[in-house]
Amino acid sequence: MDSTTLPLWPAPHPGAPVDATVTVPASKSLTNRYLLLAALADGPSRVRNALASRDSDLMVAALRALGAGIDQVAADGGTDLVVSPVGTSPAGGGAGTVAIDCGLAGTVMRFVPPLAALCHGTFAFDGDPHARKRPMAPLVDALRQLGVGITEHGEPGALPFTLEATGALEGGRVEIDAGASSQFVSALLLIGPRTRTGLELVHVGSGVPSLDHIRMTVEALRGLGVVVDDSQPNRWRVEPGPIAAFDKTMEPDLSNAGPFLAAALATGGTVRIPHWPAETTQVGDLWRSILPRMGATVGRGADGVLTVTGGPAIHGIDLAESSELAPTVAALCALADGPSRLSGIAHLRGHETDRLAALVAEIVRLGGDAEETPDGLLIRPRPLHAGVFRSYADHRMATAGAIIGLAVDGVQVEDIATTAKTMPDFPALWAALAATAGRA
Ligand SMILES: O=C(O)C1=C[C@@H](OP(=O)(O)O)[C@@H](O)[C@H](O)C1
Ligand SMILES: C=C(OP(=O)(O)O)C(=O)O
Repeated sequence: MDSTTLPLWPAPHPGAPVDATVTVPASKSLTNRYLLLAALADGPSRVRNALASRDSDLMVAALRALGAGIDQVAADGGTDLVVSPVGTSPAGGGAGTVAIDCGLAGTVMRFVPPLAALCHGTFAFDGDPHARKRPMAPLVDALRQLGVGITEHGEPGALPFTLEATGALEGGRVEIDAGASSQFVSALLLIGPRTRTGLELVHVGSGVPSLDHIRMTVEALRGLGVVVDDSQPNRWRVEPGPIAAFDKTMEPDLSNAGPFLAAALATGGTVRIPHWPAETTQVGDLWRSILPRMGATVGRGADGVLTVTGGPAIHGIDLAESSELAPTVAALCALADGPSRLSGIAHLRGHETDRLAALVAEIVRLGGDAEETPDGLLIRPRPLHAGVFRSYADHRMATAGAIIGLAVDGVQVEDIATTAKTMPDFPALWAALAATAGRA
């Protein structure tokens, strides 16, 4: 893509500490998991405070194409989605090939094909240009082990592909290498209970990344009455049985809270996020331990408000396995007064873009000092200057550029609209945050 044709967004540079309360929209990971589980449940379900974003819209469209009924219901402060499971709605499946657009959503391209395999019909999966570069081979391989017919139309083990579904899966033992994404494991566990004999999933290879996201999947299943044994590392057993219909409220997206919390550090101000859950399976709860290590004060009140106050400086950090939080952490590291090492994130090369290469390129473009390691990043202090921060169609690159722009005058973020993947209101929320500067 010719980056010069994409609009540039002048990142707000308030020049004073922010003092803001920001209500962030619902979690992408929770919304898309519960939508998929609702499509497989034993009756109609209600997903309250559902995220409305490109990734969740793509999930809704995919589930409708498979035959789920999904109605939007206006609710206090948001939208609820009422879902009737696949097989109970007259729409979906049917004659001919049904096209499923995955966009650039990992949760759609990984979670939906196993669900399609439980339906009847021919389903053609494709997505954005970069989606064809994201790892899919372990999922294609797993579905073939389960007896599903898949025809690839591009590179082997990548989108686009067509899947022939006969209406049921036997289940059994499946071996995959999930080193490139935890989503391969989550995808198979989510449909495990609806196979005839259940699923025994074994990871062969080195470590599985983003283990918090697998815990989120396991806890979501258990919460709906599914028996999951995860007592051994790298092995999961899901018993066959019903998935109980539910009525659940989605938590705010704690990963997407990250850039707003980072603004407290980048400006030496204060940011409050209401409705921070007391307990959660979201990896974003790690902000409570990461940000104090970088110089902030962090506290969650009895009212559920998380308050972060930045100190006089941002400190560098040595951080392992920050998963999808890494681009936000890296932006703070580029503003820090000491060196940082982010490790255990080699798989970020297969995210919305190669995030390790992209972060290095953009930090260096602004005069910073960053380099890739085999499994992460080294970022050293060096003054940054004005310039363009490219976003590579990656929402978290765009928000990383916005964070740096708070502290560095003259940063222009390319294609800020790409934040719509998980947070369509980002530019407005960010402008409102910046407008609070100096009011304290
Ligand atoms: O299951 C999920 O909802 C996710 C799992 C993680 O994927 P990877 O394991 O590929 O990092 C995470 O980075 C992604 O943003 C969301
Ligand atoms: C990696 C991410 O997304 P996806 O669900 O598309 O994998 C992310 O949101 O950081």
